[in-house]
Amino acid sequence: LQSWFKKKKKKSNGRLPPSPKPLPILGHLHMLGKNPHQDLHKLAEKHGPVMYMRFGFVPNIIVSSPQAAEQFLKIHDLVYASRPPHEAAKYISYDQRNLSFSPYGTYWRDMRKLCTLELLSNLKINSFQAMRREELGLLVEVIENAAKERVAVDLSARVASMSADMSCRMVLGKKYMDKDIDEKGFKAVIKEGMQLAATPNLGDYFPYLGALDLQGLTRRMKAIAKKSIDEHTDPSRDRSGQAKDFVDTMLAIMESGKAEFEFDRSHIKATLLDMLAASMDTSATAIDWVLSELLKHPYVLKKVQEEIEQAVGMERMVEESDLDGFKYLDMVIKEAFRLHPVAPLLLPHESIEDCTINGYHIPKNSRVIVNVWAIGRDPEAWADAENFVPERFVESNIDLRGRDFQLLPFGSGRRGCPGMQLGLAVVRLVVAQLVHCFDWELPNNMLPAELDMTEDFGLVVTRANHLMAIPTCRLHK
Ligand code: HEM
Repeated sequence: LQSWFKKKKKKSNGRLPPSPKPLPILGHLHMLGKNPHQDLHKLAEKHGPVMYMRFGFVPNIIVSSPQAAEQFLKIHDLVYASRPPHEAAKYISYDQRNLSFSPYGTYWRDMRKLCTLELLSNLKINSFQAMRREELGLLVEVIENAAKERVAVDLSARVASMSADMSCRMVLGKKYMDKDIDEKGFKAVIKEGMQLAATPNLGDYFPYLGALDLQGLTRRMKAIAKKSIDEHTDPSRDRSGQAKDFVDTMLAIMESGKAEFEFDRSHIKATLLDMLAASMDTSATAIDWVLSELLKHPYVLKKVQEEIEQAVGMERMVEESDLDGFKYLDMVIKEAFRLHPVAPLLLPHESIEDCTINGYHIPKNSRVIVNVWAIGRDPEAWADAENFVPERFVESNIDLRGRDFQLLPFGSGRRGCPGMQLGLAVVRLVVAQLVHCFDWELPNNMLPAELDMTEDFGLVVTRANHLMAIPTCRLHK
C-alpha cells in the first residue's frame, strides 16, 4: 500500500498533505477515541488544516479551517461531491437509492432535484405549519402540567419525541406509535438506523459496527416504509383535510410518470427513510443544544425572552409568522450551531478525480472529512472562540447557510443540506415557544455554570446527559 501511494505521488508530482505517524495496517485508526471530532481537532492543531490520515486502507483528508473548507466545498466542489461506498447504507437504503449516500451522478442529481422541489420547498414546508403548531402545542401542555407540579422536565427526551412525531406526520402522514411496527418500537428502530449510518463516517472499521444487528434492523426499517405505502394505497383510506404528506407526493409522482428517471416503490421507500432519518434527530439535537446554552447563560435567555415579548406580548403563544422579527434569537442559534454543529464532520465526501489543494496532492477516491466542529473553534476565524457569545454577530453578517466558511452547520455546495429551511424553521419555532411560554431553572439548585455539556458522538452529536429543567409558566393565561 505504501508503495502504491509513493507511486501515485510520483505520478502526480505532488506531495500528500502532512500526516501523523501511522501504524502498519491500522494507519491512524488508533488515534480516534470516543469523540473523533475532538481528536481530529487536536491532531489538526499539530499537523495543519489539510491533513492526510489513513483509516485501515482508506485514505482520508481531514479539513479543519475555513480557507481549506472553501477549497473543497466551493472552488473544487464538483470533484468532492460524491459519497464513499457505504456498507450499512447499502443495506438500509436499497442499494444507496436514497439521497444522502448516493454517489455523485445522474441518479443523485435527479433525486436531489425532485426532493428539493417536491418535498423541501417553502410551499411544502408551509403546508405543515398547522401540524407543527399542534405537535408543539401538545408539548407545551405536558410542560404546563410539570410546571403545576414543580417537577423537572426531561427536555432532551421530550423534544426528541416531538420532533420524531413531526417528522413522521410530515413524511408518512401519521404518527406511528411505538408498538405499530414491532415489539422493539418505531423510534428505537430509527435511532438505531441513525447510529448505524454514523459509524462508517470514519471508515467502515469501527468494531462496534459488527455488534449491531444489520439484517434485523434493515428488516424493521423496510417494514415501516412498506406499511406506510400500503396504507397510502388503500382505497378506503380517508385523508380529507390533511396536508399531502411525502408518501402522497411521491406516489403521485410515480403514478404520473412525471419523474424523468426510473422511479419505483423502492426509490420511494429509500427516500422516505432518508427523510425521516435526516429530519428527526438533527432538528431535535440542535434544539437541545440551543436550550442548553440558554440555561447555561441566563442573561442570554432573558434577552431572548424580552425580544419575543416585545413582538408578541404576554397574552399569546408564538406563531411561525412572528419568527422573522427575532434578530437576537437568530444570533443565539448561530452561536449554538458554531459550538455544537449537530453533524460535526458533515457526511463524508469522496473525490472523483485527483486534485491539488493548497499545493498538496489529493488522490482520487479519497474520503474528505470536513471538521466543522474544529472550524467553529478556529482561533484565526473566531475571537474568544471557546465562549458562547451571541453578541459577536451584532456587528457581523456571517451567516450559517453555507456562504461563510467559518460557520457550516449545514455544509455547503452541491452536497449541502437540502432540508436547511425546514430544519431552521423547526429550531427557531420550538426554541422561541419554549422560552416564551416558560421560565426555566436547573434542578437540585444546580448553578447555570455547572450544567454539564459533555458530547456523545454519532451521526449527530447529542448531549451525553439529558437536559433536565424545571419550568414556570410565564404567559398571562
Ligand atoms: C437542524 C437541522 C439539520 C441540520 C443541522 C442538518 C445538517 C446537515 C449536514 C451537515 C449535511 C451534510 C452536508 C455535507 O455532506 O456536506 C446534511 C445533509 C442532508 N440533509 Fe440535513 N440537516 C438538518 C435537517 C434536515 C432536514 C429537516 C432534512 C429533510 C427532511 C434534511 C435532509 C438532508 C439530506 C437529504 C442530506 C443529504 C444531501 C446530499 O447528500 O445530497 N436535513 N444535513
